[in-house]
Amino acid sequence: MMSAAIEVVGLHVNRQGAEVLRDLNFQVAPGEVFALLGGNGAGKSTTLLTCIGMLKPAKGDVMICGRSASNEPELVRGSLAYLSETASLYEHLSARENLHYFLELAGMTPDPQAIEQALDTVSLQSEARDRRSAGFSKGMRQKVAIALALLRQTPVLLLDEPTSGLDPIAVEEFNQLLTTLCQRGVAVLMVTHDLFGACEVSARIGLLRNGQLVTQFEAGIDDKGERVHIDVETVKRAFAGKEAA
Ligand SMILES: Nc1ncnc2c1ncn2[C@@H]1O[C@H](COP(=O)(O)OP(=O)(O)OP(=O)(O)O)[C@@H](O)[C@H]1O
Repeated sequence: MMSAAIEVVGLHVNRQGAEVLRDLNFQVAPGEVFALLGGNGAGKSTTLLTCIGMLKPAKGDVMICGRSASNEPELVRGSLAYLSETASLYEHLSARENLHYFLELAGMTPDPQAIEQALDTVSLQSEARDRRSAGFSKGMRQKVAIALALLRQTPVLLLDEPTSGLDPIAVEEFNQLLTTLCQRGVAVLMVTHDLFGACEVSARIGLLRNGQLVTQFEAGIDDKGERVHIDVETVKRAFAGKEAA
């Protein structure tokens, strides 16, 4: 693997006195989608919150582009984009204005042409670009948030349940967008309950159970160099704890 953009190393995290993550280890390379699957309470969101420096490890660390999330959270946040389940936008601002504003907040000079290009890449419909974002659907909010990540050129993208509540067309568009991001070398760590979607888009899938990574799956490459998706049934069996069946 190329040198990792995200490295989770011997990570232990406690929440309210309970050990939630135990000795978690995995890496995500530039241009790769790594999906973290697991049941409710397995520790998926805790992993993401630790990656952005919101939770401090009891032991171990997360390195983002070589920097420690626990010791240098501000610097780390500068090199990643984090999309929580619902991307928050300033409701009274339009899509264009939100991008303009967030880029200024990030210390960048907004370039209107680059903003249009990013909105084209994420396929946000033209009529929505100047409309207040208050009425935006989840899919539209996500598009704006991903356009911002494109404009900030962050090497790492963290996604919490990105496809929950999206209609099938929006899911398809989102998956396409992930492919575009990967082609640009972005490392994507995605937490999801969507086992089928994860198999379709991920280079690797990690299965989390009680805060431990119990198994990993890797997409193959066929003799034409095309990706062979991770097998849904295999992941489903492992998810259900029937690996040996
Ligand atoms: N704010 C919190 N304070 C204390 N403990 C928490 C908090 N949020 C989650 N936990 C605990 O941490 C553990 C892992 O929760 P986490 O939200 O990371 O799981 P998850 O895999 O994302 O679950 P889900 O699929 O339900 O979103 C659970 O035992 C949960 O009770």
